[in-house]
Amino acid sequence: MAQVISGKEIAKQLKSELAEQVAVFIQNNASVPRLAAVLVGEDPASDVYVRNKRKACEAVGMESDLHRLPAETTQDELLTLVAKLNKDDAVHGILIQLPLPPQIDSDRVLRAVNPAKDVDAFHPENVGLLVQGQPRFLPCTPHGVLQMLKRSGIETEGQHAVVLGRSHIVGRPLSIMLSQPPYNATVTLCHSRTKDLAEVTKQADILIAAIGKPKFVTADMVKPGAAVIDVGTNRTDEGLVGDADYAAVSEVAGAISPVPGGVGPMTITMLLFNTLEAARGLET
Ligand SMILES: NC(=O)C1=CN([C@@H]2O[C@H](COP(=O)(O)OP(=O)(O)OC[C@H]3O[C@@H](n4cnc5c(N)ncnc54)[C@H](OP(=O)(O)O)[C@@H]3O)[C@@H](O)[C@H]2O)C=CC1
Ligand SMILES: Nc1nc(=O)c2c([nH]1)NC[C@@H]1CN(c3ccc(C(=O)N[C@@H](CCC(=O)O)C(=O)O)cc3)C=[N+]21
Ligand SMILES: [Mg+2]
Repeated sequence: MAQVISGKEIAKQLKSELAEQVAVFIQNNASVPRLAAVLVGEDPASDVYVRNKRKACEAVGMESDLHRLPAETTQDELLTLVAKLNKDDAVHGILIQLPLPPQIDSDRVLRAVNPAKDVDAFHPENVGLLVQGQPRFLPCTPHGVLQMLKRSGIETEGQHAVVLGRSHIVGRPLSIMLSQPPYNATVTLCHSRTKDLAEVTKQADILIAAIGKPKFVTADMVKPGAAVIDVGTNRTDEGLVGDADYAAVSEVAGAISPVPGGVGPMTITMLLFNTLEAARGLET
């Protein structure tokens, strides 16, 4: 049976390290790191994420505000709020929960966030810095995945990492980071147009699933002994399910992360790290 990579446990360790760093920051700066999250419209999945973020902020000694706007919010109204948060010296990190409703141009809004407060690392300036190997903030979900590999003793250097999904939130930045030092993996990025997908995934020493299709990765797609990290969080009749068929894949894989209790808690922890980083950059 596969080693279980518990994001929840790793996140717990990281949060206790973070709490110490937050306490030191507060001592030295007489200011508490503060995250402002913006949620437009109703979405049960986002509610869970936002609730978990608030709890995690409290647990490490940081402040958080939730700005909840109605689904019919206009682009101008949202841009006005972003401008206000950009100017507010008490706010160190800004997170615009995605997806945004269709009347809003997401790219336009993400470009409006002060890059120094862009704790998701979605602003083009921060994406550019990451691609050039000089990141200001590491994107939360990819950073969480890489920490899970590192803290589970899974070697990435020279290994073949196959990433399923090319979204700007997960797959694309993760594929870039895996290819760079210190990770130094050989990376293949797959998406909906990839031919003979199972033939590609079977070559993976490290397989990352981030497509949003419940139980899509089956045992026959996995090389025996491979490490499988499941980013998917799909709400189904059976509850929250990953992109991998956990029961079957764990019979083949050498290591696998569960859902829930895998990447999700790591994403939130990395967001808190970025908020502390942002506060350090803005307060000194
Ligand atoms: N745990 C966490 O912290 C997080 C979890 N998630 C979860 O991860 C999953 C992915 O999210 P996100 O990256 O935003 O997804 P998107 O929907 O933005 O992108 C999905 C990607 O998967 C590809 N894809 C879809 N179907 C297939 C297929 N049959 N074969 C190969 N590739 C396919 C798409 O290809 P194409 O580009 O060609 O359309 C696309 O690149 C979701 O379940 C989401 O809830 C997301 C963020 C954080
Ligand atoms: N600007 C922005 N940044 C994001 O990082 C972002 C976003 N928008 N939009 C939505 C996705 C999704 N996402 C998750 C984070 C944590 C869990 C999480 O904590 N999951 C728990 C439990 C979830 C549950 O019980 O439902 C777990 O997997 O164990 C899930 C999903 C971040 N995202
Ligand atoms: Mg994130």
